[in-house]
Amino acid sequence: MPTSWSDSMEKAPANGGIGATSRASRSTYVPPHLRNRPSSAETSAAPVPHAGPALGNDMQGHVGPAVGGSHSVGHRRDRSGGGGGRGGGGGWNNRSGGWDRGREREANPFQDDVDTEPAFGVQENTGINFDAYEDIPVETSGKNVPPPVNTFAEIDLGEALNLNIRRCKYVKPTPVQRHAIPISLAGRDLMACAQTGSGKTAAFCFPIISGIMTNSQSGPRPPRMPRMAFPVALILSPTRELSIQIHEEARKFAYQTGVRVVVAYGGAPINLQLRELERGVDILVATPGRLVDLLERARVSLQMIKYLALDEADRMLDMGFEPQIRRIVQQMDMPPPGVRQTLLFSATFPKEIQRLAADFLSNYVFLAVGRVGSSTDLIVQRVEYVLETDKRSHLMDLLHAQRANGVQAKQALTLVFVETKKGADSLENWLCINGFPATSIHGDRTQQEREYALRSFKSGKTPILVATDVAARGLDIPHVAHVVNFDLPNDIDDYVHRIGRTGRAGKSGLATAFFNENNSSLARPLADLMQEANQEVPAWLSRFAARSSYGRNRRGGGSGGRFGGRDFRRDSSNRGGGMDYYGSGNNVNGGYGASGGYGGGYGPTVTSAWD
Ligand SMILES: Nc1ncnc2c1ncn2[C@@H]1O[C@H](COP(=O)(O)OP(=O)(O)OP(=O)(O)O)[C@@H](O)[C@H]1O
Repeated sequence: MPTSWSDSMEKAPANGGIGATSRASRSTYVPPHLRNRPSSAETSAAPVPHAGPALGNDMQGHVGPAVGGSHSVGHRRDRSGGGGGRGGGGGWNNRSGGWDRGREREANPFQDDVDTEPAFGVQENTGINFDAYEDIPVETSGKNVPPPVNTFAEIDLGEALNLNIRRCKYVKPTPVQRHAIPISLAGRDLMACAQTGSGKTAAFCFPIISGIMTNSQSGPRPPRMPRMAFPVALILSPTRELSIQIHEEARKFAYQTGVRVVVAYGGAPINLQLRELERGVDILVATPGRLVDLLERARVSLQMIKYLALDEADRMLDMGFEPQIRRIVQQMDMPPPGVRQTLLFSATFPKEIQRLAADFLSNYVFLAVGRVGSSTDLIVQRVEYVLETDKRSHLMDLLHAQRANGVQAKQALTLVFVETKKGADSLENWLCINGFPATSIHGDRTQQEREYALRSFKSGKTPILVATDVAARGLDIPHVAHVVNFDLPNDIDDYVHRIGRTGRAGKSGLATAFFNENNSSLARPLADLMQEANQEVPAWLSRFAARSSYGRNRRGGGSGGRFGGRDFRRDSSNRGGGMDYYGSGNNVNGGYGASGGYGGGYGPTVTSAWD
């Protein structure tokens, strides 16, 4: 089954079959803002009944830029209480000509899971121990914060979306979803921090999809520009693989809702992406570089954007990406804060980045689930003192022990982080030579190679993946049981994201770090983080921590107190100067230590591996 753009390229007939498909349905795509213009022939059309996930579909298994994906018409009616569609009047019916035809070809994204991961079968979201997340502190601040919900049933997301939530086997919302979804549905801007693997993707996708469904019949129409795409929602993420993943998730959530999701990222042929865009787009998931390219070619306009989501928002606003993000958000045609709704999500949110982010937000709610930048208690963290020269043999010992313990490869993937691309290649090679099937992912590999490596790892074919930081954020790979920091990062937040590739969605995981003198600057924040997560801190690490300077990393501060999930608007320094940053705070579930916040500056970032 094809699972990527490269596969879809292979599958596409040389005579431009994909283009032919897209041309066939391009003319029939009706953007959300035209959907309230019933034509005489269409106003009486009945809603199309739900055809279930087994719709006739010749594209199953395709998870790259969706070709032939389109959507049903009838489900939005459920939200109108029996009337003629959300917003009334049978607006959706105007799509029946094109979308009905297209609907039959809508790839079934749920089927993909089974096809692409035969080794594991259906993704197991049932039986997840979300109780593990129940006790963590939640803090919200801002004016008039909408209250959280306890169940999906309490939120009016619409029947089509609810059906997809059930298909995903999500039984109840995770804590970040319980808080973030009502806040977003109320139209509020949001800066949300929640631990890795705690369901942030759905937390921003659900309200966006629901909002597009609800509001598709109101608002201005986009100008008539045939080759220009006018998405209403933009989701930006820092890496190609993460954008692909968000697109796959969003397609599941949007299945048969009528909301069309398209992805655009670097390293893949732009022509395919252009064709997808021409067929119409409601939600555009993109990496910044490729989006800038599309904007410069005048193939995408942001003037209809109602929803802007930045995943890994702190990464998107750090020095590597900030200029591009400012360009996209502030210097093109995107509506300003207050007109659009902006949602920022990450597991880490340094104060200086919060401050920058405030430029993109209007009257926003700050939400912290668990301490900002904390790791989850589900991950057992170990730190071992290993000299540079001993690292390979030490890794080998770990892998042999893993084998000896009878941990089967397919149930226990191991992700090994290294500092450099060369280092990744060379370690991959060495592991293979020594009988451990491994692959690697980093910025010097072609996009095809990157996607192939990820697939091979996910399927258990090569149960060891050697990676640079390109794989540190966001990737949700089931069965990653062990993350090894062969080379520790310089920044503690990078460590948090890396180890967060295991211990996801209520499951447990193991993270082992190789530490030596080269990592001295990380000793203190690492020891603090481990203590915070109730992990055993080795005495030697505490000694390193006591010795090390505190300047280079962001954790802590003069007080040496617990770093906390704090809205930077709460800092006294931000309250003066007539700036009414700070709204009424609500501690929903206990508060945070009073001191803390991040210390030193935001260090230089490596951009080469990122998009
Ligand atoms: N309500 C839910 N019930 C069950 N599983 C869920 C629920 N919400 C999300 N999940 C699953 O939890 C996993 C982690 O979700 P997601 O990738 O959105 O985490 P995240 O918070 O964005 O992590 P990261 O910080 O690493 O980006 C996914 O496999 C997702 O399908």
